[in-house]
Amino acid sequence: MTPAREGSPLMSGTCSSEGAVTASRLEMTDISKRFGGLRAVDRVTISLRGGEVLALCGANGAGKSTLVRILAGVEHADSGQIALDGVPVVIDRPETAAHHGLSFVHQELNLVPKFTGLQNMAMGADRQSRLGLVATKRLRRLASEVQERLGYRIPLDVPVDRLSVSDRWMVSLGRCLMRSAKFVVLDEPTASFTDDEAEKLYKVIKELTDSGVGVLYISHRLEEVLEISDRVTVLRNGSVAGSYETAELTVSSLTKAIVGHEVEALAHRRGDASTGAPIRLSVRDLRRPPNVVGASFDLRRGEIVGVAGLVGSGRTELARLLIGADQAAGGEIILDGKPYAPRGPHDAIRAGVVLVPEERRSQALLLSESIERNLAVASHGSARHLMCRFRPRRSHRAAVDIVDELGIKTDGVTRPVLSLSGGNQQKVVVGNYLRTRPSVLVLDEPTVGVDVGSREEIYGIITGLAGAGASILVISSDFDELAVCDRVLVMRHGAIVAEVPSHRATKGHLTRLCFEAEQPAA
Ligand SMILES: Nc1ncnc2c1ncn2[C@@H]1O[C@H](COP(=O)(O)OP(=O)(O)OP(=O)(O)O)[C@@H](O)[C@H]1O
Repeated sequence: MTPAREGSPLMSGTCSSEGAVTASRLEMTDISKRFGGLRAVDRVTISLRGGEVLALCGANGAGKSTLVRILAGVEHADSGQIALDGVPVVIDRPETAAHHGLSFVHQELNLVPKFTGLQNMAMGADRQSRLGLVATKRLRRLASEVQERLGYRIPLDVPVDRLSVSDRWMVSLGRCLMRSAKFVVLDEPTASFTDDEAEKLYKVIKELTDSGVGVLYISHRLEEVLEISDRVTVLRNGSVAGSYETAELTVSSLTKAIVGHEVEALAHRRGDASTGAPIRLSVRDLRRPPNVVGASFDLRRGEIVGVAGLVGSGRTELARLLIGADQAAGGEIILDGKPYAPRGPHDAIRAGVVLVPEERRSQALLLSESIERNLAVASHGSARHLMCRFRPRRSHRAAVDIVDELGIKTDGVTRPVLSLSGGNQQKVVVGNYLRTRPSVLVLDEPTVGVDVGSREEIYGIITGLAGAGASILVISSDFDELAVCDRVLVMRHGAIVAEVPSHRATKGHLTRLCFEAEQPAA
């Protein structure tokens, strides 16, 4: 760790002379919050000490983010108390939380898209630092200190709308470290991270706890919860279902605590389900340099094919070419024996090819519109959409069905999507596209932010669609979930470099192949 300079916020306030933040205690006692008739948080008590990681786990809609927003002063609790070192404090707005040394990286990063990394980070600095040119040098120096402390090179001079998901996340974390923090709250940081990026974050968390900072960590990735936390509190339906020392937990016992019952581990598909079935989609030497430089593969009827690759391998760009969101510079796609060159996503949907995009909040949700209306978006341009427009009752019933099927937690389909928890918003999008019954379905990171129980439901639906004849491409950074596939293509530097049958598609093997290709694609 680079020692912070005398007089910088990294050294000020709560820091001792060694640069360590003095240990402290945060308690939230008997916190409750209702939204209309919905009890989002119900008499929840948690405590966090300086220097430890407390993980907060629970199904989508369990109340985790609401609890965190109360701590951040973004929401106000109906009852309960927050105390620091045993002294009650009133946190009625974000500035008060910051004043008490509480820092947050929420699910919605709230960055200003056209501002650079540095400009966004400056918004976290002390008020006096935000002003004028004189402060700019100091801000840059502070930002460099934060970067060194994080051991992560944040692109300071690039507008954040041009950064990757993980870089944007690091800008947000950097922003919250621009002033000293006693407690840092991270709400699903690694949801869209690769293993490699997540490892970097774990090092940052270790650095924070070593310096005495207490970390409240929300995640649906149970293995990482077991790896990095000291204790775990599980919420279920707004209440505390249990608090545990991490050492006493396993993935299956934690899953059971979250869901309330046992969940079987995902079994690898036999891989021969669609052998001999006709080829539905044939992709030949598809190119759009520099991200896609030669992708060739076939997708059969009823087949589920995975795409594994590191960030920057061209996975998402390949998906965009398949639906015409970007135009290929070369190569060809044959769909059901005919050339297929969609001019855009609507063309693709009309041809029965659908992409569930990775960035669902920005690309696939109308946040202020109702759940019901959002559940008709994917079918834009299709006969079903027109039917829904003229038959609102039918569309209402379809929406209620999807909400039931995927266990989307809401008190009505006429509620705005914005009122749903992050994971339930994901389910709306995924469920919506799944229900369009496409002939080719491309899913980019289908279960990011989705809880362990609902994930199984989504896998079940994917498998069911394949059983009914759909051809499915699953792009995922979670290599364990590629067990749901018949075979897995490995993408590296814009090309498909290997193909692995289901029974060999283990996490270790795929990770090795992502770094170094072993066998050429068939
Ligand atoms: N502003 C709001 N208006 C109405 N309901 C809300 C609002 N914010 C949250 N809720 C509801 O409160 C419940 C808890 O939501 P919360 O976001 O805290 O869940 P979560 O545990 O963080 O879920 P996820 O893992 O999906 O992020 C959900 O049912 C959600 O729909």
